[in-house]
Amino acid sequence: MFTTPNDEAAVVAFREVGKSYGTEATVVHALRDVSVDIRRGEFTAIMGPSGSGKSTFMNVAAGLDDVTTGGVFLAGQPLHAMDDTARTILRRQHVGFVFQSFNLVPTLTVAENVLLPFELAGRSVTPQQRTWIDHLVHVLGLAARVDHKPAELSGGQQQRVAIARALASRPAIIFADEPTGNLDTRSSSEVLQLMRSAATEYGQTIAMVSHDPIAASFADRVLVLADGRVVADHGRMSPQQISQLLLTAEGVPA
Ligand SMILES: Nc1ncnc2c1ncn2[C@@H]1O[C@H](COP(=O)(O)OP(=O)(O)OP(=O)(O)O)[C@@H](O)[C@H]1O
Repeated sequence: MFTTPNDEAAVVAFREVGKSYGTEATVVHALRDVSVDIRRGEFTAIMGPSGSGKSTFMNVAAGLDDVTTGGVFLAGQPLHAMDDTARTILRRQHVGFVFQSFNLVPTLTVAENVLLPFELAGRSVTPQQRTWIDHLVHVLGLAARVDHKPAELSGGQQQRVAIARALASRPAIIFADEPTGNLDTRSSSEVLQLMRSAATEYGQTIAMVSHDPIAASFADRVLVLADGRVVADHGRMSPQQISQLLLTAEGVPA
């Protein structure tokens, strides 16, 4: 139905995607005719007013939710043509997540949390991966905390553990959902700088949903959704420019 996109260039490709909820009488069109690529190696911010479709976009891109119409490719694979099990396997292979609420397992140590994706995928850690993880733990300032439980860490430290966990398996893409939503200004800035460096230094593809123009100013690209459509697509911008862009998007009629 859709030509398979070049997955070297596009980690995620949306092709004429529609996503609706509810029945005919109560239908909500959360995404409407969205065709966009999340490009490899870029840090993309996904913005837009409340209810504009950002979470739906992320859930569909990560294969957590199915499309109603159109096609979504993740790492060149057609998510729209797969069942739940196949999508889960693909997600475990290619996707990392960072959430506002950190989503660490409270009973596990920092080290165990970072290794959790390998456990879940039933993969053992190779010596090269072990070196990479040790490097990440060091760079993220967590070396002295590896045996601690999440509750013993600050919010900023917990989010750094979540970033280490997301980066550990070098996924094709990391989805970050309001990753700084629960952090103070200083910790936010550290976390955003880490994500920025992951894209620049390791070529890590990142898609971040955020309301915050300062957070989005760390991204290479700013996509704005309004009423389920992509209404703006820009390169790197200042927080002021992003605020202005969002004011314009707020004005798009539903
Ligand atoms: N499971 C669902 N059932 C019914 N409607 C839904 C469901 N999930 C989302 N919606 C609707 O789809 C639209 C888009 O929702 P979505 O959560 O993607 O927006 P958002 O931009 O992430 O919003 P916010 O910034 O408030 O989190 C909204 O109108 C929402 O009410």
